[in-house]
Amino acid sequence: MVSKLPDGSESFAWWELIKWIADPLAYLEAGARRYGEVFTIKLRGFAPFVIISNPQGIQEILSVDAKLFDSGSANNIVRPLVGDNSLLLLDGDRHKRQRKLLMPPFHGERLQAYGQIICEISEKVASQWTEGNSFIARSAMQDITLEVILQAVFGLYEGERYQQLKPLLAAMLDLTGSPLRSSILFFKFLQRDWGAWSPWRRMEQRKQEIYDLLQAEIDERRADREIPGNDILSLMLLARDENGEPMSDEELKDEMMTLLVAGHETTATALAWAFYWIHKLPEVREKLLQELDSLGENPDPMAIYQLPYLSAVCQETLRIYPIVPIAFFRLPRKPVEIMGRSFAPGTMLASCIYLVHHREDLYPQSKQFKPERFLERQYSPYEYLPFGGGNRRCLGYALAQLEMKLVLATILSRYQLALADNKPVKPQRRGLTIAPDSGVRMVLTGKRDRATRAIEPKPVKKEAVAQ
Ligand code: HEM
Repeated sequence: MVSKLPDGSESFAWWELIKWIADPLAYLEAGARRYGEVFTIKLRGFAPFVIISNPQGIQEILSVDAKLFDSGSANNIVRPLVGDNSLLLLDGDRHKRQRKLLMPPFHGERLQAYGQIICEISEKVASQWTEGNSFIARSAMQDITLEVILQAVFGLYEGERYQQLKPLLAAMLDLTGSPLRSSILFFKFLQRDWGAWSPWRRMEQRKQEIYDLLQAEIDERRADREIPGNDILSLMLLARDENGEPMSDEELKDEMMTLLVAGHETTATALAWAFYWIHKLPEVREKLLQELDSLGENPDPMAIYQLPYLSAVCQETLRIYPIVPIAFFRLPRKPVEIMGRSFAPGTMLASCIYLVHHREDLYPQSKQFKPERFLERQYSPYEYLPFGGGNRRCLGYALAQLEMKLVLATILSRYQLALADNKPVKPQRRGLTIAPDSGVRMVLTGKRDRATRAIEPKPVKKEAVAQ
């Protein structure tokens, strides 16, 4: 027999939705305190969903046959940003096919080729900072990660079209840049054109402008019969379905938009958090610099990638405030049993990344930033899951980790930075992600050169835990 939904919020009150929009992490923590590791959230205008923060339960959801669960159908909230044909909204065979097409450029040798480019872009952006002047780390990181994803998707990051795309994408995403502005994704009545200044009109306009630029790029590529490049757009243009049909322009644009949106904001936010923790905690910075200096001048990007302490700092950054606090909903197609409890088909099951990452049995003193925990212990993919898991695991997880490590290494080895003030930085909703509220204001205090680097680096414990 299918049991009723687990305990949790009692009504679909507006108030619950407002609390969820305003402070999702506090909302999740309050639910876990009151109801434990499985509870239901009911929000006005949305189907109820079940939050699960038990690793065994999460394993039962994420490791089963993909055919038993849907997910894309529950991602409607991102439809206005990425369009109907986005990978995020697909299910079943169509999702599987599209994922298979998009996966290779983000992994293996193809990924390694991005290493040098990431270092060069980081250096280019950092070289524009002037000593004594402050800058917002999140925006600077967004400059870097946007260039990287444009390179991956189009194989270009310079030129007029790129110069136009960059501010448009940033401006569109800024329309959900705070809890208040994120409301546009949650309230249907805001998703209407209420006039020239309404957020919806502006979102639609920006999106149209971006789509026009993407269409221009597609037209140019179709007209140009030269050998296609290694970038994702070239691959998508060549792809054929089982009937030999190519992807339509609408499909191409939605998929490009998906990668541009999902593929740069998240990583930029993760980097902003990393800069925050590294400069808030001098002992972390010290240890990291020692490790980076041990590689000598101009190290190979793959040697940087394998550094154990740098890896642990990145892992801890994504643990303490996971950028995406809950994985995509999984909806069983048939009744399923999770942790001995039956759930009806269509129940929205949410693996809660944030709550698992703060389980005291796994992460003692979980509110403290301690990279060492990842050197001392190996976590299972259901205990540590900043990129989700199973058949919808983040497509860009390898690229994101490579970027985080190379950007940090390039900038920290060459520049001395400090937090611009002592104001506490708090996690805040930014669309569907969690970002530092201030964006992390930093200041360039000087440059590092050979002489300022440690001569005899102390060894760091070696058992790296690569996620
Ligand atoms: C630190 C950076 C990032 C974080 C924390 C992150 C996190 C996530 C999470 C939690 C999911 C949902 C997985 C699930 O429900 O199991 C996801 C999905 C996805 N991510 Fe990322 N992501 C990051 C960077 C990227 C990058 C660089 C790309 C660029 C390719 C990307 C593209 C995607 C796509 C396309 C999906 C949907 C996959 C599908 O539906 O099959 N992400 N990401």
